[in-house]
Amino acid sequence: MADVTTVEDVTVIATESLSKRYPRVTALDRLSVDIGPGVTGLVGANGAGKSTLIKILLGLSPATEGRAEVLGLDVATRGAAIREQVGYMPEHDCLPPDVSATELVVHMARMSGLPPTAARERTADTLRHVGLYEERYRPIGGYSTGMKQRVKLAQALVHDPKLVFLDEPTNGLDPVGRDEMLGLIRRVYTDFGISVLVTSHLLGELERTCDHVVVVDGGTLLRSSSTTDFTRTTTTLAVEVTDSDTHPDGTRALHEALDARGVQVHDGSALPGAGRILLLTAAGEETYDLVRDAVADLGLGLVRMEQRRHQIAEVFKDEEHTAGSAEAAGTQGKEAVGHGG
Ligand SMILES: Nc1ncnc2c1ncn2[C@@H]1O[C@H](COP(=O)(O)OP(=O)(O)OP(=O)(O)O)[C@@H](O)[C@H]1O
Repeated sequence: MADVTTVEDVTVIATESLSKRYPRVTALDRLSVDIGPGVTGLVGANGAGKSTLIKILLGLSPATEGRAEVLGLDVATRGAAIREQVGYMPEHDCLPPDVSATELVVHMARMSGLPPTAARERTADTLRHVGLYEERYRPIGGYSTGMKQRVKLAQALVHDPKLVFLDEPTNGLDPVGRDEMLGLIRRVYTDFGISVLVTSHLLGELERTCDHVVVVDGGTLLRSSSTTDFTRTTTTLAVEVTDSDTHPDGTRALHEALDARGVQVHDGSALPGAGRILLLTAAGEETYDLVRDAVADLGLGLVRMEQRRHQIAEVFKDEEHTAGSAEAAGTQGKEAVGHGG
């Protein structure tokens, strides 16, 4: 088809001043973002507008204002063509309990237009890829949450899309299940070249999986950058030192020494061990060296220096939308995000 764009050299998703207003809520507010090929994380607290964006991008829900393109196709007019080339894994449990994974995924493949034999072959391949091969003939009702998430992933991939939207695929999984799912998601791109837009309310888990991260809050774009840039600019270090005879309050002495060396020190008072932990923005390897040197110069002992797992709240400390409260460091959710209105 002449008008189908390939994903290699184009923007895969583009939105321009995209808004979605419900009677009582503005779910998306003039969101403009460009997303290229690869694995992209869409991060935001519950209610940030992630699912709304996905539904608009699939051409299933009209935007109130603005425009969006997926694979070069306008969502307002080319919804069906978009859905032919895009897979979708919905957030909520939506699987029929009394059919097997094979039956369901073959059915979805047929719905996507694959002929019967191809549908069966693709189903077997896809279920094997998601690690469900042995159990594929058992009814889904008896599956664990992790297995159900894999079925949802398989049905999104079976028609060999160019792009998949995965809405909270790690929801309800334990840490091992989450890691396995994140590994599978990464391989969707590396093994098959299928670009991925994956949502989560946990920035930390997407950092490891994604090439690019887009952060939304209250329907607005807070940040869109490559994961490397993200990690480089927002890594937070937690540092704890001992006291000494010369410096009876070692933490304070280090704080002053780091201030003098231009290292940004945050208030860590809401954390366990309050008062003894300094939180720093690490600009790169040199921050580690600066801390080590400062501790040595002061003659203090370094108890720990560790990278803290990000939470969405921390992103905002470096943004104009400052959370304004150290409490935010220990919590997740919309309150912690504290967008300016
Ligand atoms: N059909 C609807 N009618 C009215 N309000 C809606 C509708 N769908 C979503 N909303 C509201 O729009 C806002 C964004 O919801 P959305 O589901 O897109 O967020 P989300 O980031 O996907 O969060 P979650 O992970 O909890 O689904 C929320 O305040 C939600 O209550």
